[in-house]
Amino acid sequence: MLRGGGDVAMIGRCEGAFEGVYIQEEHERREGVKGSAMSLTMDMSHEFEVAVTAVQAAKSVCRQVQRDLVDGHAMDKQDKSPVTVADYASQALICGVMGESFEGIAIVGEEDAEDLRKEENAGIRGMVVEQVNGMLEEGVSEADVLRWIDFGNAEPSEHERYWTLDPIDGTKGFLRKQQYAIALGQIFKGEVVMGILGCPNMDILDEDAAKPSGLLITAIRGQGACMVAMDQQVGDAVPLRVSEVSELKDARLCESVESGHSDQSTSGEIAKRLGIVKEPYRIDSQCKYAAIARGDAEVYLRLPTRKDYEEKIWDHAAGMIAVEEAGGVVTDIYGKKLDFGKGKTLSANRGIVATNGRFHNEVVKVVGEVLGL
Ligand SMILES: Nc1ncnc2c1ncn2[C@@H]1O[C@H](COP(=O)(O)OS(=O)(=O)O)[C@@H](OP(=O)(O)O)[C@H]1O
Ligand SMILES: [Mg+2]
Ligand SMILES: [Mg+2]
Ligand SMILES: [Mg+2]
Repeated sequence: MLRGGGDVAMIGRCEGAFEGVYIQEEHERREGVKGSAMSLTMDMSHEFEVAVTAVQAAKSVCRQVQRDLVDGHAMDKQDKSPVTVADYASQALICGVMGESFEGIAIVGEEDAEDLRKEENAGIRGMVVEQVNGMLEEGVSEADVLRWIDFGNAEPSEHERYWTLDPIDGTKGFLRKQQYAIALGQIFKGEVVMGILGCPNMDILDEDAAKPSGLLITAIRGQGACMVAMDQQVGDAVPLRVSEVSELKDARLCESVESGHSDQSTSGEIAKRLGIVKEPYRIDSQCKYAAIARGDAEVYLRLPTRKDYEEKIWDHAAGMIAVEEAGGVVTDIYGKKLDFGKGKTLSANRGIVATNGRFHNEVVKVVGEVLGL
């Protein structure tokens, strides 16, 4: 259904990186379920491949919208956070491709089409429909596009297995023409089992290239993570590993660009106590997880700025599994594992601490001391 049959995509795999049977075997082992492992294996591999293709298609739309960005491309949601033509088009494409390809699939996405249906948003709505159609072999109607966006509004409690989607993570970074991510993670019985993280403005091979190659990370629980340049073809993916820095004096701290999303003055205090001397690496979105997973930084802190804020599952699923499968550790500020079994938010957790795994407990301890936990 995608223009060019979806061959804009490569499949982000490295040697032995994906044997779909794993997830089924785990399921059978834990549950004692007898089923057709073979047919499920085929299904999961295919779903994973289609998901990668869908993320690649979304990336093309996001790049185009970001390049030609003007004021009329963005609006504020009811919670006052921004959303753009590209957030909606990305969710429509990924949900449309996945939903039309697999019966019974469920997606829990960030966006919904309620605001977009309003008369005053006819301009943005028209642009979303145009962007989506630009990626498809056969044209679809406005009603189809709105239905696809809302297909991403599944309720986690109603599904044992579902995908969670952030069609653009770091919308504020996207609007600044900086970093953002397209994040798709699969949750099975409350555990993140697969992740696809597209970072269209990160570089992988040639740092001096005029245009960033984009970075595509894929991770499968128990089978590692790998990365490839988003514009590259199949077969060039390489395994992803966290950095081997083992002393905090050599470590680099990674955090949000937006001070409203993570307390930067407290993280400065924590870094000082930990003996981290390098300047913090401030980068938008789940690109922070990508930075830890590929060894650009060793510590990612997301420190609550509000008492009542609950982190959203789509802001962390794909990034977390990328870091874990690359050899790192991800917890909340108490050192507790992230609990993806609580619905749309990580209500059992607060904040995030991700590291390359060499000094995680020490970091959590100092975070606790400074925050008075
Ligand atoms: N108060 C507060 N605390 C923590 N997180 C918040 C908060 N408010 C918003 N958000 C979420 O932050 C997501 C953007 O991620 P980052 O903060 O890492 O990126 S950025 O530096 O702001 O660009 C952003 O995701 P997107 O909406 O997809 O951009 C929000 O879900
Ligand atoms: Mg987000
Ligand atoms: Mg988003
Ligand atoms: Mg948002």
